[in-house]
Amino acid sequence: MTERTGIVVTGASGRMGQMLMKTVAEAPGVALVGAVEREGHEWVGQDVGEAMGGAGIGVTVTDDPLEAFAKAQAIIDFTAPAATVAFAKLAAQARAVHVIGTTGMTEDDIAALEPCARHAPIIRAGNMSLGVNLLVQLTKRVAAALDEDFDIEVIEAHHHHKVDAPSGTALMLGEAAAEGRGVALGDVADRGRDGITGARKRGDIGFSAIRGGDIVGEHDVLFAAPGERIVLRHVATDRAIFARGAVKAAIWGQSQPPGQYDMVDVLGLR
Ligand SMILES: NC(=O)C1=CN([C@@H]2O[C@H](COP(=O)(O)OP(=O)(O)OC[C@H]3O[C@@H](n4cnc5c(N)ncnc54)[C@H](O)[C@@H]3O)[C@@H](O)[C@H]2O)C=CC1
Ligand SMILES: O=C(O)C1=N[C@H](C(=O)O)C[C@H](O)C1
Repeated sequence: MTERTGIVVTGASGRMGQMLMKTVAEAPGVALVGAVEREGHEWVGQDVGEAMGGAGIGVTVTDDPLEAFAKAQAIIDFTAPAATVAFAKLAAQARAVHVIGTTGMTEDDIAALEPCARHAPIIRAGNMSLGVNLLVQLTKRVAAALDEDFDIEVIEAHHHHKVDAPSGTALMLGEAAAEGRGVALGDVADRGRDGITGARKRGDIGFSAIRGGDIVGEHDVLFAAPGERIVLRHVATDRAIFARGAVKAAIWGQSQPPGQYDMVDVLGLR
């Protein structure tokens, strides 16, 4: 019998934490071996199956990540930037694959992952779905084929609980468009227009964010020129697409040497 990949889910009570644990329970080749929540959270000390309103599954929610990580081959982490940076150090110590879905990380947060990735694989993506990672590749190709007569705008929509903007996915799409054009996103990104902004600058890549209701995640990349427009669109209707991608990444990461990877690597789309 082949060993199953032991997985710890951090942020267990969150929207993605709960979806990840359901996905792990249903997926072949993996087993949930730990569930982590922040100190003081009401779930800590409870069986995670019962905390989710079902039967006990023999996994107690803990606020001690290192103790949990020591039992795991992979950590799946959709939490918050500061937590993710702390978890990266502990996952490296435990030599466990760290799958990071957390968005809103600063450049300093991302730089802090580098020393950790020398000890174990880190797979990080602002969106773990197959569809978005394919859209990233398409965006790069379309941007490379068109000149600056086509204004590029990335438009995203999410539920009203989301705390970061632009979304991680929007930034991935913006990076892909910039790469296709052969420019650095930092030099051309136009985020958060308000007031007398002046006319749009040729070559800029614009970002707009909508927040409302229970929208799971919608992303458009608009290429607008005089007389015509192209729109590349992804609509997520179920968080399971992100969780399935993350579980795939956890399994894939186990056979990789230490280093930093993304979902394009996992899905072989490069
Ligand atoms: N990459 C992807 O495919 C996707 C990424 N996300 C990202 O995942 C993150 C989480 O999203 P949601 O689940 O909607 O948020 P949420 O707010 O429902 O869940 C976050 C959870 O993390 C927990 N947490 C925060 N700090 C912690 C700590 N120090 N230790 C342990 N647990 C801690 C919170 O208590 C909460 O339960 C966001 O950054 C979001 O943008 C969401 C969906 C898909
Ligand atoms: O917070 C979310 O919900 C989502 N976050 C990710 C992002 O920032 O792009 C992925 C997905 O769109 C859902």
